[in-house]
Amino acid sequence: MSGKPRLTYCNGRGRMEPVRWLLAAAGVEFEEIFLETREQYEKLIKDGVLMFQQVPLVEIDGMKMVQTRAILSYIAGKYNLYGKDLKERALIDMYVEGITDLMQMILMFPFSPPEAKEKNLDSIKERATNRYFPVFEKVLKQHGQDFLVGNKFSWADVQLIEAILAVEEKIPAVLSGFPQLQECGLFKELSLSYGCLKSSTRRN
Ligand SMILES: N[C@@H](CCC(=O)N[C@@H](CS)C(=O)NCC(=O)O)C(=O)O
Repeated sequence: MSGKPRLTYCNGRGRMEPVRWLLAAAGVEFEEIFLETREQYEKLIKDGVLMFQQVPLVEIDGMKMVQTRAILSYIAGKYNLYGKDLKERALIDMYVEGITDLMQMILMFPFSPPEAKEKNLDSIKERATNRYFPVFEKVLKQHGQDFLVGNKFSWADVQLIEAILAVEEKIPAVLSGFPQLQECGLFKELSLSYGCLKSSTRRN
């Protein structure tokens, strides 16, 4: 093994996408194994690699990690993207969980039956513009800093950018009422990392 983290998932965004984003934001190169057949997945289960018989699987620092949240917390902690103390960490956790709730709607969207697509898209727009984006717009406006927590780039920023781009992809004008989100420094910070992510963000 190369020493790079190895990510095992299907060739789609899904639950692995925030892991790809976070590693890229931390400047960490990684390898990917895409599961293409049922047999590949069943072999992992048979070999006892998947603790709960589920992917994502991330092999990192000698561990075979499952559970997206645990994987992300580990990476955030390891690469200093998880706040300077427990209070900053609590804030990052709250922001991340809120954004994850919004992303859950986006994750499920491709599985909507055709007759429910329009309604589900409206729900994503409604939740993004009335519940989630206003929180981050207000935070950035109130403290006047580039980043959400502690004036330092963190996991919460990475998660927010992923969500903004995912929602914009479906609803291009969604940020029109959110000037802080449009102009914040988060995008500058990620501009380098974003290059490595272009291929993965093109996935569905
Ligand atoms: N709580 C787990 C859920 C993982 C999960 O549902 N993975 C799906 C693929 S996205 C899976 O492996 N499903 C197969 C199964 O549950 O049997 C996490 O966040 O990682």
